[in-house]
Amino acid sequence: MPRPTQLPAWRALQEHYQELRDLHLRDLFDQDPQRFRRFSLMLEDALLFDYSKNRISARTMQLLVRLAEEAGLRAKIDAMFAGEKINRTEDRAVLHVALRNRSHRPICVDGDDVMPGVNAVLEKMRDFSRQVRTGAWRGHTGKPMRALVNIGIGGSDLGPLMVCEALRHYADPGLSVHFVSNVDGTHLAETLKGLDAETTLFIVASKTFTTQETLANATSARAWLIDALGDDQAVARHFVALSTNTEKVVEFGIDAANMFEFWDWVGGRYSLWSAIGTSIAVALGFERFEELLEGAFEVDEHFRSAPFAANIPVIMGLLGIWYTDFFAAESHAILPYEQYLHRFPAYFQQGDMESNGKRVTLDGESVDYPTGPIIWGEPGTNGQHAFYQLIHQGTRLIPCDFLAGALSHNPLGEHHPILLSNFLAQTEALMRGKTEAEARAELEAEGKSAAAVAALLPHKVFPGNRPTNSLLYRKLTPRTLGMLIALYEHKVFVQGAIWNINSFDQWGVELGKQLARAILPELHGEGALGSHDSSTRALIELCRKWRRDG
Ligand SMILES: O=P(O)(O)OC[C@H]1O[C@](O)(CO)[C@@H](O)[C@@H]1O
Repeated sequence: MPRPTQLPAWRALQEHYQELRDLHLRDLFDQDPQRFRRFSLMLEDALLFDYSKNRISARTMQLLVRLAEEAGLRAKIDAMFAGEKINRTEDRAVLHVALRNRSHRPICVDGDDVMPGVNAVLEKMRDFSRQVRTGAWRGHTGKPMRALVNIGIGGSDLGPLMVCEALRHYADPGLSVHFVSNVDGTHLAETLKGLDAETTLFIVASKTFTTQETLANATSARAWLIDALGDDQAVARHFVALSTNTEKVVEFGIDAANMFEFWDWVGGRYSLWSAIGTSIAVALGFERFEELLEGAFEVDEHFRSAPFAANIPVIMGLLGIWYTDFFAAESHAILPYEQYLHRFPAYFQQGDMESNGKRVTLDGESVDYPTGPIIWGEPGTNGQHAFYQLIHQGTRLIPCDFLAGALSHNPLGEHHPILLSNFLAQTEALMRGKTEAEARAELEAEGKSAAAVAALLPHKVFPGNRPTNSLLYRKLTPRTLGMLIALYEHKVFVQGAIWNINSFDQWGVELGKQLARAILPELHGEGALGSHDSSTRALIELCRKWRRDG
């Protein structure tokens, strides 16, 4: 596979960038009354993707699509959906799409159809979530469950947490839902305060069941339960596990019958559709979980069948490449104008940065082009009062995605129209900016002296030309959320495919884990330290001293 930078479309884009970089979006809109129609797509009458406020022309899109074709994107998409082992460094298929394959068409890995297994686990989740929600599932002392604590980290936490927050409107008020991820004991201790062991269910979510943070939290939670109920047999009715590793689950003391299985072809950050979604099914009801899967399935069908020029995740991915590799943008902001989506940016920090934070190609060669951007964001309008200043007038180009629902689950007074007007105003302001002439006219209308106008003018100009996508959906339902998540997942896939990197491994997280394992006994011990740099050594020594001092 040639490097993307060697592809003819890449070279053509470099030349095209020279022509396009000085054009202003304001002018592009003025010159083309059809610009919105040309650069927007509707998905199932549920979600509009408006990418017209990007620094693109029809030619840009032609070249970007050509880049996708030359990079073999079509074959790569087909390979993923066919269950080929595209995660080469781990020799695994990448089949989160099988988990939401509502058509149930066979998908094979090593010649075996995975769908019967997927559907069997879904049925088990349906049954379990119904039992917990109806009170048929009883705790050790015979009481129904009133609190659910999901213990996991990374993909075994962020996905279910983000979805439970996003769909909180649908949650059962009789069941409180908590997520513990951080190994900092504070997270568990504060969560358990006020919970009643007799009515608390722990869901231990870990693909590997070897993750240090999760096992530490699960072990302490088990001790808390046994201490409170005075019987270690209580674990059977208060702990379930979501994992690929039966042996470790059983070793921990959870009955295999209380384990919900998934498979090595489900990546951690793509796992909320699997048994890892059990907390979602319990919190919201299995029907909601199924609707989530259905929304994602609709996007999967769109992704694998729509031509690239009309394919939303393909266009999202290509636009990101346009800014990362040609405009040298370093980050990408996700800005939901929807309080329920407050963990969506954090979720895709893992989804995108763990996937595409890579510096070698699939063939192990160093890349000589930028890959995955820094993903960040906060809900609007909070972000407006925090970091938008830099987006509007700072020195960096930050492409942004704005997400908003036309309808709210909580239509209080004027709140939602105010929220929407801010979303619409921000994307317009970022696109148009404010020219020197406009700023001057405003200052003069305020009666400022000529000297004051001259002094203030540079501060009052907004360059504009700041690119945004708008994802406007009708209302945040489970189906819409499933669509949104799948769009971003496939966007990440598109970018990884074109950059020719492996979006599905995460070796970069290992070194820190290894070193932490070596340092742990040193923190406890009194003896000599192993070989460390002078900074690490001094920090360990100070920790030891202050911990001794108490
Ligand atoms: O589900 P597990 O195996 O506990 O892993 C948790 C997380 O740890 C990671 O491997 C990173 O350390 C993530 O990819 C994963 O989501």
